[in-house]
Amino acid sequence: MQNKVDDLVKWLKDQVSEANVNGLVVGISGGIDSAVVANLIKRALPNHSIGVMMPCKSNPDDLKYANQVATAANIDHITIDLTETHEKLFTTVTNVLDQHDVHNVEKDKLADANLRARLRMSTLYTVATNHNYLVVGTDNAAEWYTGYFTKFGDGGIDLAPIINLTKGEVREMAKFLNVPDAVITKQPSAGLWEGQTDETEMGTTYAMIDSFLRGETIPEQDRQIIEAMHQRSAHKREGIKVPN
Ligand SMILES: Nc1ncnc2c1ncn2[C@@H]1O[C@H](COP(=O)(O)OP(=O)(O)OC[C@H]2O[C@@H]([n+]3cccc(C(=O)O)c3)[C@H](O)[C@@H]2O)[C@@H](O)[C@H]1O
Ligand SMILES: Nc1ncnc2c1ncn2[C@@H]1O[C@H](COP(=O)(O)OP(=O)(O)OP(=O)(O)O)[C@@H](O)[C@H]1O
Ligand SMILES: [Mg+2]
Repeated sequence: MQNKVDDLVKWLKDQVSEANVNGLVVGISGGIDSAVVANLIKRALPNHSIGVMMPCKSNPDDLKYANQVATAANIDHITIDLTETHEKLFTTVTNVLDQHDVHNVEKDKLADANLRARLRMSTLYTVATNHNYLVVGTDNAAEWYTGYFTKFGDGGIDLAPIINLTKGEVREMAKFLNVPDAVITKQPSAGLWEGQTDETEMGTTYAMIDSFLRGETIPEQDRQIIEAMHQRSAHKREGIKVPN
């Protein structure tokens, strides 16, 4: 594990040198993926790394866990509350859609959720521009394969250091990096609506996705869910489509 961590830390340092920037920024949610990335960027650039907590109508426990993560990693951190900004923008858009009688309320929950992720992305780039830093993402191999992220939201990043790690490998790395136990053991959640958990929304488990990614045989129903998510999200991995 020490070697894996050292390799990723070196990779991050190399990216900073090649891009000719001053440092790295990550959003710290209180979840395990961002906890690992916060530790990696702190090791790579001890004096030029920053974590940003961005509550947005979030469960207060998230911020509590995020602070535990930042303290354990000894990384500089700031909190920027996006609740009012989100409320203002979302109601402005939906009010105008209402006025034009083109508002599909069935899509509100997903649109509201994805706006939270995109406001976080905009916030991280505002900090990154201010410091001449790169924005570091937290997508792991399971999320990347299934497309379980918001396009240009948490998927809107410059570097993706843990993209080749399964969720199980992220958990092992978190233990090695002394991420607080409570963060390692709690249910993964995008925190985009009350009570959301990744596994309930996806209809399969990270253990299943990890197993599938290792080439193992998994139950047919899980395989179909994973393949369907992969196909539906191909556009997120391929980049912007352009004419020939
Ligand atoms: N074929 C195509 N070619 C090019 N673009 C295409 C497209 N199909 C849709 N699109 C575009 O993509 C959009 C849909 O993609 P997107 O906006 O990402 O939205 P979508 O994939 O529908 O939703 C994001 C999912 O990721 C989950 N999530 C989000 C953020 C964080 C986490 C987490 O684990 O923390 C999880 C969230 O709960 C939700 O299930 C469409 O609105 C459209 O603009
Ligand atoms: N409240 C938040 N404050 C700061 N960043 C956030 C917040 N919510 C989400 N993010 C950012 O979006 C990323 C994607 O969220 P995701 O839930 O996949 O990861 P996680 O919360 O770190 O881990 P877990 O899968 O255990 O929930 C986070 O890693 C983090 O960088
Ligand atoms: Mg989370």
